[in-house]
Amino acid sequence: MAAYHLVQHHHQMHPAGLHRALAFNSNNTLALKRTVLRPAGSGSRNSHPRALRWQHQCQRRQYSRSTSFSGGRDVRILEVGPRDGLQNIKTLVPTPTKVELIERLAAAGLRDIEATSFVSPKWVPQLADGAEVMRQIRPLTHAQPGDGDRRFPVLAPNPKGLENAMKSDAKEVVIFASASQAFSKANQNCTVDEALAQAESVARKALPQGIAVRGVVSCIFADPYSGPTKPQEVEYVVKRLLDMGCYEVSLGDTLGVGTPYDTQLLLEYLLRDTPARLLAGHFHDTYGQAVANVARAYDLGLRTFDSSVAGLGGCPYAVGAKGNLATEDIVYMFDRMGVNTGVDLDKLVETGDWISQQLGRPNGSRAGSALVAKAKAGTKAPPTPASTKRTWTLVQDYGDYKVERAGPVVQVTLTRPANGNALTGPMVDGLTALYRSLAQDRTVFHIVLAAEGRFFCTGMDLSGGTETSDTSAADGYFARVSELFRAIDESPQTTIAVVDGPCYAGGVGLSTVCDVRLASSRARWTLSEVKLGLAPAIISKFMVREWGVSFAREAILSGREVHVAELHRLGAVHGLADGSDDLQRLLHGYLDQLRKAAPVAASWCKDLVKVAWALPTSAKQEQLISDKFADMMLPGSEGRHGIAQFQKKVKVVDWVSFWNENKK
Ligand SMILES: CC(C)(COP(=O)([O-])OP(=O)([O-])OC[C@H]1O[C@@H](n2cnc3c(N)ncnc32)[C@H](O)[C@@H]1OP(=O)([O-])[O-])[C@@H](O)C(=O)NCCC(=O)NCCSC(=O)C[C@@](C)(O)CC(=O)[O-]
Repeated sequence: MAAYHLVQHHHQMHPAGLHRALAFNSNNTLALKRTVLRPAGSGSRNSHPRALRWQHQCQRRQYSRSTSFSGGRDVRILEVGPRDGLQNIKTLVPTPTKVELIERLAAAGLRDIEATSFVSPKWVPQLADGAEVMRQIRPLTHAQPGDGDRRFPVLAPNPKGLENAMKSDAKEVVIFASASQAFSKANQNCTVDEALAQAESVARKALPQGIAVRGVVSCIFADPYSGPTKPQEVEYVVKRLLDMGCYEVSLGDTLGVGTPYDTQLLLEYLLRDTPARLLAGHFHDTYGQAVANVARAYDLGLRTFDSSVAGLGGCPYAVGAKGNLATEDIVYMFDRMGVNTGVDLDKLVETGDWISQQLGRPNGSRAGSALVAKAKAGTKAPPTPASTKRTWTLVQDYGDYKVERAGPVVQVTLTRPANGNALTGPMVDGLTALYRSLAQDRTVFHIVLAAEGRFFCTGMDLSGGTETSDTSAADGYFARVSELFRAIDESPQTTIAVVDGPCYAGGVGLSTVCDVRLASSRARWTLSEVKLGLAPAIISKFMVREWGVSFAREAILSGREVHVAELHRLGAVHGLADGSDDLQRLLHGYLDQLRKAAPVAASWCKDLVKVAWALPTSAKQEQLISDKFADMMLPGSEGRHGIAQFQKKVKVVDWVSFWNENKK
């Protein structure tokens, strides 16, 4: 919290904690006030050297909020496509295309996007419209609290550039210098020290205005004129940039010649004195080494990487250079590693495909091209076979959720997408009654829980008007929400959560209390309670049961976004689909599998697993085991029927008919 002021909006949250803070109000939503974090020191005008040093530290702490993952696994990606990528493209790209590119990247979840450059149009005619781009993306740069914390750094290599950047209300500027003398002379027409002096003059003016400064050092491995760069030369520039107040320095392999071995040697050298959280990796992909370099740098502690959507860019100094490392390639890698980048790969891939088409150039991302090809093949693929495709019949639409049925399967869908499918009081009560009544219905074997819209469920509805601090109301809330989770947990049917978007707090609980979770790559789980001063009290037992103690504890304490790949690896997500259509196919295939399962036997299995988890080696467990064993072969039981069918060589028992006949 060091560099933030906690700003409370509306009323103060009641200090009595969960019971009082969370209570249904008269609107039947959960009353809770919104809090936002605001960076401290922004807008300070103090330029005294000591104050400046303090500002540097402050800025580092401020920016380390999402960047320094010391000990953390998450990665921050700085998208450089709109600036570094486009500047190497000869044909002029229209301003609206640039603006749309930035908007699409932001919508894909990228929080740091290098928007443009304030350099002489003579140097880089492609980015001569920098001021206009900044004007048009203003709704993004002036996002409201709660929209998330986005940054749009711009290149401002000299005081004139800074002046123009400030006129465009830039909040962050990028300065740079080369580690190699020869490259500095060829590229900037000055020595390294002269380039650093220029950079420092920008930092000195920017920092007192509350403008963040990021440094980039180019040619970390080699330059095209004098060969390999010495680690000492890189370290010299890194330290100078940090000393002048850069909150981090990005290490640029301008030619894209470095291998993971070079990356390791350089980082081991730099990390002796410089913490990893102050460094970022900016690898070009000329020799196809960039992803491997990122992986090695990640293993050595770096958590910020620059990359460019669709691999936009190139390098005028490296003949045949493919350009920048493609953002899709590292997001794909980190997704598969279970490392959170905050980026929606599907949306990013769409953006990469779109901009490649706009520019009339091949998609420079390997992962992006593969996923686009796969998606195209997917649309041509035959539809799900008729035998497995269920037609849902609407049973009842309750407004905020609806109930449908297909044979022995009931599907409950949350239909409150405009509010993130947050659970109101009537929803809690209605769903509880629904699960309790379905528990009595022998003809329902499986219950699917799904959701419409962007989110699976954002937990209890927090949009209430007035806070209810009445203890009896709080107790009422506790009882009602607990009862919902109990009803789902005690459901004799096999319960399946189909998660096609982010879940928060109680929404995490809702997906976790189900027996089975099928999820798409859009699924995420955030136990946001701790960030609101709360605890996931009611849902904690399901989290721990399904995720395991250590994993659940860390996720609860950090309130971080848990990625679908992490839960899949843990075995807490049982089926993983690429997108929504794939997820539907997965669900129907899974329901086909469940058709073979006898429903009463399945409910006994659930009881046996539960007691094995909660009360292993207890007398209760022994009793349950012997009771179930005895019941299994009673006359008229599923067991008797199943074995008789086996003896008749029936391969798949028709349990729907069995129970329909048994009903009579
Ligand atoms: C989900 C993000 C990050 C999306 O953040 P975003 O992508 O910026 O979208 P947004 O914030 O604009 O959300 C879209 C709409 O959904 C609404 N919305 C969204 N969530 C809720 C909610 N819970 N209650 C009521 N409304 C909600 C939100 O207010 C907005 O409505 P609009 O402003 O357009 O009218 C953001 O909206 C957010 O942070 N929501 C709050 C999530 C949260 O922290 N929930 C905690 C609930 S407490 C709880 O569940 C307690 C429990 C049960 O776990 C305790 C226990 O176990 O004992």
